[in-house]
Amino acid sequence: MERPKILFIVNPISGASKGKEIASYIKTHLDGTVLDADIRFTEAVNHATEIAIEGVKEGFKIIAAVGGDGTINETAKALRHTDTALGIIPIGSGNGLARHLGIPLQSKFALKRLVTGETRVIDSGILNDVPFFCTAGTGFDAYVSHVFATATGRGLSNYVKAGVKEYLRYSSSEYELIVDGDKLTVDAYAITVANAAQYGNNAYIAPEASTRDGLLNVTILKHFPKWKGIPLVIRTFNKTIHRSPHVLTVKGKKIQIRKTGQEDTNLFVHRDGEPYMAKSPLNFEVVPQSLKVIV
Ligand SMILES: Nc1ncnc2c1ncn2[C@@H]1O[C@H](COP(=O)(O)OP(=O)(O)OP(=O)(O)O)[C@@H](O)[C@H]1O
Repeated sequence: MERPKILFIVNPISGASKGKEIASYIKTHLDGTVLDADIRFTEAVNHATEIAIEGVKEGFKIIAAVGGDGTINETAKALRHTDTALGIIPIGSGNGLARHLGIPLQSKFALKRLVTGETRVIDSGILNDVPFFCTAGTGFDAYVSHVFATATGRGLSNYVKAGVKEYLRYSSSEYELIVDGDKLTVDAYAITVANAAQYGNNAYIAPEASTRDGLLNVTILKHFPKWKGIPLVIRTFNKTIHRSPHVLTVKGKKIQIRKTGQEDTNLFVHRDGEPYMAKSPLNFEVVPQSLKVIV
C-alpha cells in the first residue's frame, strides 16, 4: 500500500507547547513506516498559511495542522477549494473544530486517524472576505479574545479570569442584522455566527450547527440581567443555550451585522477565537463544501 505523503505544520507555541514533542514522535515512530512525513514549524502569525500554500504547490495530498483553532484556520485557508485535505492534530487550548468533527484529542490517536480516517467535505464561513471554519462573531466574546491576547498568561484559567473581569463591566449594544434579506434589531451582548457547534472546550454556542448543511447558525445573546450569567454558561456546556429565553437563534447563508450608530467604524471581532478588528457592517457568508478534512 502506498504510504500517505503528509505535510505537518506544527505551531510550537499552541496550547501547552506540545508541538515539538509531537514532531519528534512523528519522526521516530511514524515517518518511513506508516507515513511519509515532512514537518515544518511555524515561526510567526500567518506563517502556517504560507507553508500550506507551498505544500499545495508541492503536491501534498494531506496537510495536517498541529495546533489550535488559530493554526487550523491559517492552514485551512490555503486548502479551501483545493484537492489537498486538512488533517488536524489538536494541541490548542480550545480545539473547537477538532471536537466538533470528533477528532481524538490524544495526539497519538489523532495521528492514527490521518491514516485510517475518512475524508469529509465541509462548509467554511467568510467574515469580511476572510475565512473561518468554526465560529466568528462580535460583542463580548470577541472583546474578551482581544483582552486575552494582550494578557501575559495563556490557558483556560486565564481566559476565565479575563472573561469574568470584563463581564462585570461590559454593556450590551444595539445591532441591526440582515439574515438572507430579513431584518431584525437586537439589544445584544454577543452575536456568534457558527459553522461548527462550539467555541472549543465543549462550550456549545450553537448546538444545532452543522458543517455540512450549507448554512451558518447565528446565536444572539440578548441583554439579560448580569446575575443570569452563570445559568447561561451552564447552558453552553449542556448544549441548551439555544433554548434560553435570553437567546435568539437564526440560520442563513448571508448575514450582515451592523452596530447601530457605528457605521464604517472598526468593531472587535473574532475568527476561530483569534481577535481582529473589522469594519462595520460585518458581512458573513457560507461557502458550502469548500474544504476537505480527514475525520
Ligand atoms: N512561532 C510562533 N510564535 C508566536 N506565535 C505563533 C507562532 N506560530 C504561530 N503563532 C500564532 O499562535 C497563535 C495561537 O495559535 P493556536 O490557535 O494554534 O493555539 P491556541 O491559541 O493555544 O489554541 P486554541 O485556538 O485552540 O485556543 C496563532 O495566532 C498563530 O498565528
